[in-house]
Amino acid sequence: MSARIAILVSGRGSNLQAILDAIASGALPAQIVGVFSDKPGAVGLQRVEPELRWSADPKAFPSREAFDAALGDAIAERSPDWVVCAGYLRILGESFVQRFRGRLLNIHPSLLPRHRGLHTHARCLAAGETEHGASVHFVIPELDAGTVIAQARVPVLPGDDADRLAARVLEVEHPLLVAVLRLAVEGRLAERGTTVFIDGHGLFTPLLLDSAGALRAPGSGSA
Ligand SMILES: Nc1nc2c(c(=O)[nH]1)N[C@@H](CN(C=O)c1ccc(C(=O)N[C@@H](CCC(=O)O)C(=O)O)cc1)CN2
Ligand SMILES: NCC(=O)N[C@@H]1O[C@H](COP(=O)([O-])[O-])[C@@H](O)[C@H]1O
Repeated sequence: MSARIAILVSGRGSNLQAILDAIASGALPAQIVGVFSDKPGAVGLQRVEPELRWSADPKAFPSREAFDAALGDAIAERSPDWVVCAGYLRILGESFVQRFRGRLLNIHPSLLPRHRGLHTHARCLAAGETEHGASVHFVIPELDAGTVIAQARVPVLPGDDADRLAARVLEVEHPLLVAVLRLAVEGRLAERGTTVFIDGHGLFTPLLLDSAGALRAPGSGSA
């Protein structure tokens, strides 16, 4: 029985497409059980069949908590093994996070803990940094503060603007997210408290994506 993954998107869904492509190629033994969005017009929703789409406008709800509860109910109905924020641009409330804690992941376009929040590429450039990248982490109520599982690094190049840097980061986001999800669906990834475990061993430094798309513990062999 392949692992069941629910995906949250707010926009174009290029990370979702990378997951769909990995599933189609056999590289990721999983199935997408639903794509959920806070934007009914999100292009990402169009990447799956209508029966797998769920969306609602948060403005139609009396509170953030009410929206999160409806979103959480819709996700829970699909009995996912993993819930992945892939370009999802809303802060999830504590009740939602606790409901899916330990199987709720996010891909973030920075080398956390640098640049939590939004507009990470512009902030990286403004800070004069020479390196940027992406992180996949477990989601906790505090924004982008969950334990980081893996990262992918890219250089900041002369003449970069935010769009050019974002495109370079996005190129590594896709294999990074797929590689982490492969660990997840193979039952090798877990979070207990604030510690990440790979194959039962505590992970105290994020894994790094290498040029071949493999995850390696810094300074050692592949994960
Ligand atoms: N409780 C958590 N919720 C979410 C997390 C998290 O780590 N903890 N990760 C995010 C994804 N994310 C960055 O990776 C992120 C999403 C949204 C925002 C944000 O400021 N959103 C604003 C609205 C912004 C807008 O609509 O343009 C908001 O929700 O008020 C920052 C970072 C997923 N959720
Ligand atoms: N804070 C969350 C965030 O900024 N997520 C970012 O949204 C972009 C679009 O993703 P997509 O092409 O998969 O929709 C991606 O770069 C993703 O890291």
